Amino acid sequence: MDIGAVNALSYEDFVNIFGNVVEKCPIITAAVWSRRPFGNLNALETAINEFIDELPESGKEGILRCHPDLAGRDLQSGTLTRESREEQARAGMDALSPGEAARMARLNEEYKKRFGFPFVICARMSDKNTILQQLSERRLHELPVERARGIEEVKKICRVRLQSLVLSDAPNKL
Ligand SMILES: NC(=O)NC1=NC(=O)NC1=O
Repeated sequence: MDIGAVNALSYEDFVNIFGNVVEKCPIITAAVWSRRPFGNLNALETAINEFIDELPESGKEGILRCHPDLAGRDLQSGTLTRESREEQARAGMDALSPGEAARMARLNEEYKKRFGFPFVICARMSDKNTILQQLSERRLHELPVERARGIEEVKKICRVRLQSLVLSDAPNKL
């Protein structure tokens, strides 16, 4: 789909297609629809990032809380969204050794207990070892630093999801 087709979508189709570019936060997609037409993919991504940046800290923490744990309950029970399932599988989260899985679960719980939101990383730009190393390191950060870091990762996940939906090299036909 090129950016011209994106701009021509009805509100319903726009949210149906792009509603999960930020995990389980269709409100963001619903909000940025008003900013069409988008000159290119980057403009759509920028509109989403600006909406996120304008949120109060509580809103940013809410976005982080909408993310499933890596290798967590949702993965085990098969209740991940399609996007998360694919991302987590590609990062090897569904193929951890018992020891790795136990370490992941322990560190995820420790992280969530400290910050009140889950550890979020763009799995598509990472791998099993990096994820474990980042989780181990980032859990020691201060809250403001980690909240900002998590939102950076949310934006990366959004970019990857957008790129799989919109042809970024097709110029707008406006
Ligand atoms: N807690 C997470 O980081 N979750 C995820 N990162 C991804 O890239 N996909 C997810 O589901």
